[in-house]
Amino acid sequence: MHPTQTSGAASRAAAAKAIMDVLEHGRSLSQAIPEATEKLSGRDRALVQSICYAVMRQLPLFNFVLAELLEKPLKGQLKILHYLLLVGTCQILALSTSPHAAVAATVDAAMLLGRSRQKGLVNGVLRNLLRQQEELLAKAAARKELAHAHPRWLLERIQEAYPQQWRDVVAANNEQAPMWLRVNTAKVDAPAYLARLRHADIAAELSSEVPTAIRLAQPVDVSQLPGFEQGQVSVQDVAAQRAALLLGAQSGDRVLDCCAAPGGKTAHILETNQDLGQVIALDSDAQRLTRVSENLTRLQLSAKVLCADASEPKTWWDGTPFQRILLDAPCSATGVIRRHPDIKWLRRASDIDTLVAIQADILNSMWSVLAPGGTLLYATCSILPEENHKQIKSFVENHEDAIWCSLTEGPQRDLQFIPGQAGGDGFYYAKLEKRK
Ligand SMILES: C[S@@+](CC[C@H](N)C(=O)[O-])C[C@H]1O[C@@H](n2cnc3c(N)ncnc32)[C@H](O)[C@@H]1O
Repeated sequence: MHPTQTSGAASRAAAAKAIMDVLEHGRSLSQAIPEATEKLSGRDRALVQSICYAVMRQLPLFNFVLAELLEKPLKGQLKILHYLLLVGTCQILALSTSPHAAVAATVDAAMLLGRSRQKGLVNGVLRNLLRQQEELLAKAAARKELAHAHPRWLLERIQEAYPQQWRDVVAANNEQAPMWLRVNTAKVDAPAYLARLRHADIAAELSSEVPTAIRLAQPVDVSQLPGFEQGQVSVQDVAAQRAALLLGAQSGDRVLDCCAAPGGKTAHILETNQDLGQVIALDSDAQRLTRVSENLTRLQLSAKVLCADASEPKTWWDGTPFQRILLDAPCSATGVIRRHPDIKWLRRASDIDTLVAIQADILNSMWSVLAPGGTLLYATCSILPEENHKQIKSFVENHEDAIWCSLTEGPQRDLQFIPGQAGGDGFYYAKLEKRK
């Protein structure tokens, strides 16, 4: 095999393995891709990434096409070939890979996956796809559920929650999210940083709603961002950048970010006010917490980083109440599907009730460590009312000392953003104050 062909084949084989890892073993793409691409170059890794994400975005369509082309499903030892054919199909239908390269590299990948004897099968299926592409796509177009590309349970929940907007939500979920930056306004203001980006030939624009946010026209590697290593800027979606602003921590406040990892919002809280009292970044996941420390170091910020279970304050709380608490709760992440399309296939309908119970548990515990007169900001990157509005409504109904503060000018007190709104992720915010 020619060397470039070998690297092309290796990236297709790695993509097939990563996709299988997600769909068979329930692992996320962000876990599966680094493992599958360990031995690949940066360029090949980027190719694997784009193939895997595109497969997750349009999985039902690609599965439909393959079912039409295969005489019988590939099972058992041959299952990996199904994932490899998804890789080939995705390159032909969704990516701008040349048909010749897509077929040749995918066929060679079969050999790398120990399936040399099925090279003919892979070649035949992909060549038939090239020949019958228009016909197959026309057949698929008649089946609306393929275009939605969501599991039925999730589609139904989105339709129920957003009877007017569900099409927009689904369409936004199937798009690629833009890259947003958060300017560290303790070091540089956003218009000045925008000028630096333009000087570096990076096209970008300021958010019209969030003063720290800049949207890039195209994603770039962070190493290309001026001042990144010096902590002038971080990567963070615009909707997530509202958290620190809505929390509104004041000088001297003792602040707890109780689900902090990887630390984007802790860092933003520290950037907005350099005069806070103690700031604690707590998370139950020790591995994710290392990212908090790394981020704070790069940004030259400091907080007490604590590995503990937020729902068990007796194991870590020193008894001094907090004036501000950010609870960025573990959730279904249904607001960030455009960034993590594997979520659609990893989540189960039954996960939602479990998450709602976990959120309620943490919320109750956080209330017990909040100072009278203090503020708790509840946030999720979910778009499901059970985790958001209904969760807070039930909490307020059961806590007489909770005041549900308004974050809007309208009748609704909480903020629910849908994916794509103002260019941001789907996000939820509710602000609660504890009566004195
Ligand atoms: C949505 S993420 C937080 C993202 C983070 N706030 C940021 O902006 O970078 C939710 C976090 O909650 C943590 N978590 C889940 N259950 C927890 C618990 N019982 N106590 C503390 N942290 C928990 C998870 O490990 C995860 O890091």
